Amino acid sequence: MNLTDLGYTDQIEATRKELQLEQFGIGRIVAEHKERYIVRTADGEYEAEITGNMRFTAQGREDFPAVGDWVALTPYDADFAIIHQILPRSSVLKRQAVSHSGEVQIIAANIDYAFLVQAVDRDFNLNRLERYLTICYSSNVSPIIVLTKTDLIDEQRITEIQDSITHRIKEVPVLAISNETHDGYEALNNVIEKGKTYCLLGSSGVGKSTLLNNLSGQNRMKTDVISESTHKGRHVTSHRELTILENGGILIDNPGMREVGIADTASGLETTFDEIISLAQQCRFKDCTHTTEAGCAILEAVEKGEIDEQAYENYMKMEREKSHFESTVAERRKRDKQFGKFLKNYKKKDIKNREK
Ligand SMILES: Nc1nc2c(ncn2[C@@H]2O[C@H](COP(=O)(O)OP(=O)(O)OP(=O)(O)O)[C@@H](O)[C@H]2O)c(=O)[nH]1
Ligand SMILES: [Zn+2]
Repeated sequence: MNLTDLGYTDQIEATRKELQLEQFGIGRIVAEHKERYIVRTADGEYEAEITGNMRFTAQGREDFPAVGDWVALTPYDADFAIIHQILPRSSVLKRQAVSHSGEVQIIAANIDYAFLVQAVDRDFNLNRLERYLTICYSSNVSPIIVLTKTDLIDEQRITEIQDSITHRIKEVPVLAISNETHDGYEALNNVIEKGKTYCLLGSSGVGKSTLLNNLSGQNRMKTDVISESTHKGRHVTSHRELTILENGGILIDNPGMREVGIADTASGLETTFDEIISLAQQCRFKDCTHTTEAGCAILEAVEKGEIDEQAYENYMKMEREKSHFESTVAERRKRDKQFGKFLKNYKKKDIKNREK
């Protein structure tokens, strides 16, 4: 295994030199679990932890390594290393949904392409596809649309679906495959470039795992063996979230990927959301909360049965979560700022006291 196989490029090497990190080893994070990491390097895998200094100066989740990150490290013994620094990321995939603390969660870093996977039989939905596209563009990841389960519908229907996509979404490659018959795999394999990093985004059951298994062949089994290394009794996750595919592409797949597009709800809900959002413009008051106001177009539509009550509830829930998320982030920033000031003053005082 060399670093190029893991996706290392001249550009990353240049950055490493620029940051004067040459005295350290270099590796890529292939698994993460509660601030324990598995890092793959040219000499093999290490369990790793970050330095105390890194933890102390971290301002948020973004300052901790994520799967896909390149890190500067020092081997400590045969299977344990200390991570000193994260190299600048070319892309960051974040969780869109809200965590308890309102903190942003990083799912993976340095992804070049995302396969947006939808099954042609029941899952296909243009609105959802657009939502994933938005996520890609805001994360600096290039999208590739992959339609699966083409064996379940006829040729003509496949063409119709492809046309409906290209009509609305321009300049994004669209591939159609079957994981059963392997139809379309040749085109897919041609799209995947050696040394580039990919991820799979899509609803549950569309065939992501099957696709990953088919593409990884023997490699997945090799890299997925249970870790023997339990340095000083530590136990780290054994499941590698970064797989090198048979054709040289690199694929990141982890549980967080499943939450990227906000939990998928009953089919057709997104379309209903579109309706609700456009109705909101007809509410009498501009700042209508759509809860009790007279002249609320949404409430009226629910009353008349034009909009499903469940869809309305879901919409309101999502809006609440969104505003809660925004306010907690704002509060957190304020808190951090205050704490920063406090620390600064504290240090000043401390120095003064010592000078006395
Ligand atoms: N007919 C057909 N079935 C498929 C195809 N791809 C996957 N399946 C089946 O669909 C089911 C779900 O496939 P998975 O690969 O587990 O789907 P997934 O996207 O990984 O689902 P999650 O793990 O829930 O995210 C399985 O029973 C597969 O055998 C396909 O191209 N054609
Ligand atoms: Zn309203």
